Amino acid sequence: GKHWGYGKDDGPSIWHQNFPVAEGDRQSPIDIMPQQASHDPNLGPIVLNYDHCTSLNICNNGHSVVVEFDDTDDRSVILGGPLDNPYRLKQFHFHWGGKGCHGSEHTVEGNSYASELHLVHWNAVKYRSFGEAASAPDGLAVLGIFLETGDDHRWLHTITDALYMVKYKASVTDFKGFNPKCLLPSSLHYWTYLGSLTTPPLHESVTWIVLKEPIAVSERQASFECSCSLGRKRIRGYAWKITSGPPSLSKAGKYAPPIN
Ligand SMILES: CCN[C@H]1CN(CCOC)S(=O)(=O)c2sc(S(N)(=O)=O)cc21
Ligand SMILES: [Zn+2]
Repeated sequence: GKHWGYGKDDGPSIWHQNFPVAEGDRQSPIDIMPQQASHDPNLGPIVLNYDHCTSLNICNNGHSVVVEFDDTDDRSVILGGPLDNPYRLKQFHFHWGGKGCHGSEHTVEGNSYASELHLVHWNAVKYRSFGEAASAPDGLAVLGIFLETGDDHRWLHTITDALYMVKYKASVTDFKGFNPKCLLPSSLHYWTYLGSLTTPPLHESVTWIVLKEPIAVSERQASFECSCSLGRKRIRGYAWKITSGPPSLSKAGKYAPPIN
């Protein structure tokens, strides 16, 4: 595909030249304003069935480090919340910052986090392939989890260790038996909105589900990841420009507890 990056000459401010959808009306990331999110009582909890998930490998596509999963059946899916059917886990990846290490893409009231983890799922009920789903308006569901610096994250080490193997572009290495459930915070309260991929091709195909509670990683883990971070975040002028108000988020932070 067409070249793009995060530099002065190939960064987010010129992506629209090769990817005109960058000027679309459901572009991500956005600045999340919790007070402006409306609670939607019809939104139930999200459910993550990752118990029989099958991670395959970890690879570095020159923009981020990606852990890929076997998505040939419904072994690992996300369902519930705003989703009409289960979506299959395809890959997860991180967005680390540069030196400043504030690399999250979404922000909350203008504040960014050290990093942001994206678990990418696709609608295999409606679409025959991931590629087809990736450009359909209800094709993808991405679960976003903020990372903040704090205690050492015991499971992140396994990713950090594997990262050594794929530090340079276009390298892939086996990465089996990793269950991303170990990367989840204790609460699954979330915000959700209809948005896009945050990197080219910027398809407006993502139902975003962003968890309110961040997970903690140590300074050392964050600095290691930042030192070999491959991509910086997409700062979009209009993510901040409040025209007709930011895309409405229907916060489901307080969905009704199950009736027992
Ligand atoms: C570096 C390229 N990143 C993208 C590659 N893919 C897009 C199209 O592929 C057929 S993708 O669907 O795997 C995703 S999800 C995603 S984000 N940051 O919004 O979660 C970016 C991309
Ligand atoms: Zn991402």
